[in-house]
Amino acid sequence: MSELLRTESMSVVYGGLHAVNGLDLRVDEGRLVGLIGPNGAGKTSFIDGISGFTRTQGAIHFRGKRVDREPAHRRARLGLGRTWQSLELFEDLTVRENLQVGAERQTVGGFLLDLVRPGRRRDQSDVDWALDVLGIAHLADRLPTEISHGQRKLVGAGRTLAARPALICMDEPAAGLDTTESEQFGRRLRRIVEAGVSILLVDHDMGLVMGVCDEVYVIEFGTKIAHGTPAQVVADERVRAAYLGTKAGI
Ligand SMILES: Nc1ncnc2c1ncn2[C@@H]1O[C@H](COP(=O)(O)OP(=O)(O)OP(=O)(O)O)[C@@H](O)[C@H]1O
Repeated sequence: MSELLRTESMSVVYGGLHAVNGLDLRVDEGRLVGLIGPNGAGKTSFIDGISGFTRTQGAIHFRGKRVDREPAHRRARLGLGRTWQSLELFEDLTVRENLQVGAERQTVGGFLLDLVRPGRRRDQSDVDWALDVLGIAHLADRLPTEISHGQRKLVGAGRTLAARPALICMDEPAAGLDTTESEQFGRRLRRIVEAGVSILLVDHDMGLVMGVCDEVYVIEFGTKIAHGTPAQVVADERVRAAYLGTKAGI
Protein backbone atom coordinates (compact mmCIF):
# COMPACT_ATOMS: atom_id res chain seq x y z
CA MET A 1 0.00 0.00 0.00
CA SER A 2 1.38 3.38 -0.82
CA GLU A 3 1.71 6.05 1.77
CA LEU A 4 -0.43 9.19 1.55
CA LEU A 5 0.03 10.94 4.89
CA ARG A 6 2.66 10.33 7.56
CA THR A 7 3.40 12.33 10.67
CA GLU A 8 6.63 11.89 12.58
CA SER A 9 6.79 13.02 16.21
CA MET A 10 4.15 15.64 15.49
CA SER A 11 3.20 17.94 18.35
CA VAL A 12 0.76 20.82 18.80
CA VAL A 13 1.60 23.00 21.78
CA TYR A 14 -0.72 25.71 23.18
CA GLY A 15 1.22 27.72 25.76
CA GLY A 16 2.53 25.02 28.07
CA LEU A 17 -0.05 22.39 27.02
CA HIS A 18 0.96 19.56 24.67
CA ALA A 19 -2.42 18.99 22.97
CA VAL A 20 -0.68 16.58 20.56
CA ASN A 21 2.51 15.04 21.89
CA GLY A 22 4.94 13.44 19.43
CA LEU A 23 2.37 11.53 17.38
CA ASP A 24 3.36 9.12 14.58
CA LEU A 25 0.36 8.36 12.36
CA ARG A 26 0.06 7.08 8.81
CA VAL A 27 -2.77 6.93 6.28
CA ASP A 28 -2.23 4.85 3.13
CA GLU A 29 -4.08 5.16 -0.16
CA GLY A 30 -7.43 3.38 -0.17
CA ARG A 31 -7.76 3.28 3.62
CA LEU A 32 -10.36 4.52 6.06
CA VAL A 33 -8.44 5.28 9.25
CA GLY A 34 -10.11 6.20 12.55
CA LEU A 35 -8.67 8.53 15.19
CA ILE A 36 -10.41 8.32 18.54
CA GLY A 37 -9.77 9.35 22.12
CA PRO A 38 -11.62 10.81 25.11
CA ASN A 39 -12.71 14.48 25.16
CA GLY A 40 -9.72 16.80 25.00
CA ALA A 41 -7.37 14.02 23.79
CA GLY A 42 -6.08 16.20 20.93
CA LYS A 43 -8.01 14.89 17.89
CA THR A 44 -9.14 18.25 16.52
CA SER A 45 -5.71 19.74 17.26
CA PHE A 46 -4.18 16.92 15.19
CA ILE A 47 -6.46 17.67 12.20
CA ASP A 48 -5.83 21.42 12.59
CA GLY A 49 -2.09 20.67 12.60
CA ILE A 50 -1.92 18.47 9.52
CA SER A 51 -4.23 20.73 7.51
CA GLY A 52 -2.16 23.80 8.37
CA PHE A 53 -4.57 25.66 10.66
CA THR A 54 -2.32 25.57 13.71
CA ARG A 55 1.46 25.49 14.23
CA THR A 56 3.12 22.12 14.66
CA GLN A 57 6.44 20.61 15.62
CA GLY A 58 7.85 17.45 14.00
CA ALA A 59 7.36 16.37 10.40
CA ILE A 60 4.27 15.98 8.20
CA HIS A 61 4.67 14.18 4.87
CA PHE A 62 1.86 14.25 2.32
CA ARG A 63 2.13 12.52 -1.07
CA GLY A 64 5.87 12.19 -0.63
CA LYS A 65 6.41 15.89 0.09
CA ARG A 66 7.22 17.48 3.42
CA VAL A 67 4.38 19.96 4.04
CA ASP A 68 4.63 21.11 7.65
CA ARG A 69 5.84 24.57 6.66
CA GLU A 70 3.38 24.94 3.77
CA PRO A 71 0.35 27.22 4.29
CA ALA A 72 -3.11 25.63 4.56
CA HIS A 73 -4.24 26.59 1.04
CA ARG A 74 -1.18 24.93 -0.53
CA ARG A 75 -1.79 21.70 1.42
CA ALA A 76 -5.42 21.81 0.23
CA ARG A 77 -4.25 22.25 -3.36
CA LEU A 78 -2.00 19.20 -2.95
CA GLY A 79 -5.14 17.20 -2.13
CA LEU A 80 -5.39 17.40 1.66
CA GLY A 81 -9.05 18.16 2.41
CA ARG A 82 -10.83 18.58 5.72
CA THR A 83 -14.29 19.10 7.15
CA TRP A 84 -15.17 21.20 10.21
CA GLN A 85 -16.94 20.29 13.42
CA SER A 86 -19.60 22.97 12.98
CA LEU A 87 -21.56 22.20 9.84
CA GLU A 88 -22.58 25.48 8.32
CA LEU A 89 -24.24 25.09 4.96
CA PHE A 90 -25.24 28.08 2.86
CA GLU A 91 -28.98 27.94 3.58
CA ASP A 92 -30.02 30.08 0.60
CA LEU A 93 -28.00 28.04 -1.92
CA THR A 94 -29.12 24.69 -3.34
CA VAL A 95 -27.28 21.47 -2.51
CA ARG A 96 -25.54 21.66 -5.91
CA GLU A 97 -24.47 25.26 -5.30
CA ASN A 98 -23.15 24.36 -1.83
CA LEU A 99 -20.91 21.74 -3.42
CA GLN A 100 -19.94 24.13 -6.20
CA VAL A 101 -18.51 26.51 -3.59
CA GLY A 102 -16.28 23.68 -2.34
CA ALA A 103 -15.20 22.71 -5.86
CA GLU A 104 -14.13 26.20 -6.90
CA ARG A 105 -10.39 26.69 -6.79
CA GLN A 106 -9.87 30.43 -6.68
CA THR A 107 -7.20 31.26 -9.23
CA VAL A 108 -6.27 34.68 -10.55
CA GLY A 109 -7.45 33.59 -14.02
CA GLY A 110 -10.82 32.44 -12.67
CA PHE A 111 -11.24 35.66 -10.71
CA LEU A 112 -10.60 37.78 -13.83
CA LEU A 113 -12.97 35.60 -15.87
CA ASP A 114 -15.68 36.16 -13.23
CA LEU A 115 -15.19 39.92 -13.64
CA VAL A 116 -15.62 39.91 -17.43
CA ARG A 117 -18.20 37.08 -17.62
CA PRO A 118 -20.04 37.07 -14.28
CA GLY A 119 -22.69 34.57 -15.41
CA ARG A 120 -20.29 32.09 -17.05
CA ARG A 121 -21.13 28.38 -17.02
CA ARG A 122 -18.85 26.44 -14.74
CA ASP A 123 -17.57 22.92 -15.14
CA GLN A 124 -19.95 20.76 -13.08
CA SER A 125 -18.14 17.45 -13.47
CA ASP A 126 -16.51 17.41 -10.00
CA VAL A 127 -19.80 18.39 -8.36
CA ASP A 128 -21.71 15.73 -10.31
CA TRP A 129 -19.09 13.15 -9.32
CA ALA A 130 -19.33 14.07 -5.61
CA LEU A 131 -23.16 14.08 -5.67
CA ASP A 132 -23.06 10.62 -7.26
CA VAL A 133 -20.50 9.14 -4.82
CA LEU A 134 -22.60 10.36 -1.88
CA GLY A 135 -25.88 9.22 -3.41
CA ILE A 136 -27.46 12.67 -3.19
CA ALA A 137 -27.79 13.56 -6.89
CA HIS A 138 -31.60 13.53 -6.52
CA LEU A 139 -31.32 16.32 -3.92
CA ALA A 140 -29.15 18.60 -6.10
CA ASP A 141 -31.79 21.29 -6.59
CA ARG A 142 -33.18 21.28 -3.04
CA LEU A 143 -32.33 23.82 -0.36
CA PRO A 144 -30.58 22.58 2.83
CA THR A 145 -33.78 23.40 4.79
CA GLU A 146 -35.69 20.86 2.66
CA ILE A 147 -33.53 17.79 3.41
CA SER A 148 -32.97 15.58 6.48
CA HIS A 149 -30.26 16.00 9.12
CA GLY A 150 -28.37 12.96 7.78
CA GLN A 151 -28.53 14.33 4.23
CA ARG A 152 -27.20 17.70 5.43
CA LYS A 153 -24.19 15.87 6.86
CA LEU A 154 -23.56 14.32 3.44
CA VAL A 155 -23.75 17.77 1.83
CA GLY A 156 -21.14 18.96 4.36
CA ALA A 157 -18.83 16.11 3.33
CA GLY A 158 -19.69 16.75 -0.33
CA ARG A 159 -18.35 20.29 -0.19
CA THR A 160 -14.90 18.91 0.62
CA LEU A 161 -15.23 15.93 -1.72
CA ALA A 162 -16.11 18.17 -4.71
CA ALA A 163 -12.58 19.61 -4.59
CA ARG A 164 -11.35 16.07 -5.51
CA PRO A 165 -8.92 15.64 -2.60
CA ALA A 166 -6.73 12.56 -2.13
CA LEU A 167 -7.46 12.54 1.62
CA ILE A 168 -10.33 13.97 3.65
CA CYS A 169 -9.86 14.53 7.38
CA MET A 170 -13.34 14.49 8.91
CA ASP A 171 -13.92 16.09 12.29
CA GLU A 172 -16.98 14.54 13.95
CA PRO A 173 -19.02 14.28 10.74
CA ALA A 174 -21.68 12.06 12.34
CA ALA A 175 -22.40 14.18 15.45
CA GLY A 176 -26.12 14.17 16.23
CA LEU A 177 -27.05 11.30 13.88
CA ASP A 178 -29.25 8.51 15.23
CA THR A 179 -28.19 4.86 14.81
CA THR A 180 -29.93 4.33 11.45
CA GLU A 181 -28.62 7.60 9.99
CA SER A 182 -25.15 6.80 11.28
CA GLU A 183 -25.19 3.37 9.55
CA GLN A 184 -26.26 4.99 6.27
CA PHE A 185 -23.56 7.63 6.67
CA GLY A 186 -20.98 4.86 7.26
CA ARG A 187 -21.93 3.18 3.97
CA ARG A 188 -21.38 6.49 2.16
CA LEU A 189 -17.95 6.83 3.78
CA ARG A 190 -16.99 3.44 2.37
CA ARG A 191 -18.17 4.57 -1.07
CA ILE A 192 -15.91 7.63 -0.84
CA VAL A 193 -12.95 5.32 -0.16
CA GLU A 194 -13.97 2.99 -3.02
CA ALA A 195 -14.02 6.08 -5.27
CA GLY A 196 -10.30 6.57 -4.52
CA VAL A 197 -10.33 9.09 -1.65
CA SER A 198 -8.79 8.06 1.69
CA ILE A 199 -10.38 9.22 4.94
CA LEU A 200 -9.08 10.07 8.40
CA LEU A 201 -12.19 9.87 10.57
CA VAL A 202 -12.49 11.52 13.99
CA ASP A 203 -15.77 10.72 15.72
CA HIS A 204 -17.24 9.86 19.10
CA ASP A 205 -19.75 7.46 17.51
CA MET A 206 -17.99 4.18 18.32
CA GLY A 207 -20.50 2.10 16.33
CA LEU A 208 -19.59 4.11 13.23
CA VAL A 209 -15.81 4.15 13.78
CA MET A 210 -15.52 0.46 14.66
CA GLY A 211 -17.98 -0.52 11.93
CA VAL A 212 -16.37 1.23 8.95
CA CYS A 213 -12.65 1.78 9.66
CA ASP A 214 -9.87 -0.45 8.35
CA GLU A 215 -7.64 0.59 11.25
CA VAL A 216 -7.94 2.84 14.28
CA TYR A 217 -5.51 4.99 16.27
CA VAL A 218 -6.37 5.77 19.88
CA ILE A 219 -4.87 8.79 21.62
CA GLU A 220 -5.01 10.07 25.17
CA PHE A 221 -3.46 13.36 26.34
CA GLY A 222 -2.06 13.80 22.82
CA THR A 223 -0.16 10.48 22.90
CA LYS A 224 -0.86 7.26 20.99
CA ILE A 225 -1.99 4.47 23.30
CA ALA A 226 -3.11 1.94 20.67
CA HIS A 227 -3.23 1.28 16.91
CA GLY A 228 -4.71 -1.68 15.06
CA THR A 229 -7.83 -3.14 13.55
CA PRO A 230 -11.10 -2.21 15.29
CA ALA A 231 -11.16 -5.66 16.97
CA GLN A 232 -7.58 -5.28 18.26
CA VAL A 233 -8.28 -1.78 19.58
CA VAL A 234 -11.50 -2.74 21.36
CA ALA A 235 -9.67 -5.60 23.12
CA ASP A 236 -6.76 -3.38 24.24
CA GLU A 237 -6.56 -2.95 28.02
CA ARG A 238 -5.22 0.61 27.83
CA VAL A 239 -8.07 1.64 25.55
CA ARG A 240 -10.64 0.14 27.88
CA ALA A 241 -9.06 1.95 30.81
CA ALA A 242 -9.02 5.28 28.93
CA TYR A 243 -12.72 4.96 28.15
CA LEU A 244 -13.75 3.62 31.57
CA GLY A 245 -16.60 5.68 32.94
CA THR A 246 -17.31 7.44 29.63
CA LYS A 247 -20.46 6.96 27.56
CA ALA A 248 -18.52 6.07 24.41
CA GLY A 249 -19.46 2.39 24.65
CA ILE A 250 -16.12 0.65 23.97
N1 LIG B 1 -6.71 27.15 20.69
C1 LIG B 1 -6.42 26.54 21.83
N2 LIG B 1 -5.73 27.17 22.82
C2 LIG B 1 -5.43 26.53 23.97
N3 LIG B 1 -5.76 25.26 24.25
C3 LIG B 1 -6.46 24.59 23.33
C4 LIG B 1 -6.83 25.17 22.07
N4 LIG B 1 -7.52 24.25 21.35
C5 LIG B 1 -7.57 23.14 22.11
N5 LIG B 1 -6.96 23.34 23.30
C6 LIG B 1 -6.77 22.34 24.37
O1 LIG B 1 -6.03 21.27 23.79
C7 LIG B 1 -6.50 20.01 24.28
C8 LIG B 1 -6.92 19.15 23.10
O2 LIG B 1 -8.10 19.72 22.54
P1 LIG B 1 -8.77 19.14 21.22
O3 LIG B 1 -9.95 20.00 20.91
O4 LIG B 1 -7.75 18.97 20.18
O5 LIG B 1 -9.26 17.70 21.72
P2 LIG B 1 -10.32 16.70 21.08
O6 LIG B 1 -9.77 15.33 21.27
O7 LIG B 1 -10.64 17.11 19.69
O8 LIG B 1 -11.58 16.93 22.02
P3 LIG B 1 -13.16 16.71 21.74
O9 LIG B 1 -13.35 15.24 21.52
O10 LIG B 1 -13.80 17.18 23.00
O11 LIG B 1 -13.52 17.53 20.52
C9 LIG B 1 -7.61 20.32 25.27
O12 LIG B 1 -7.06 20.33 26.56
C10 LIG B 1 -8.08 21.70 24.86
O13 LIG B 1 -8.62 22.41 25.95
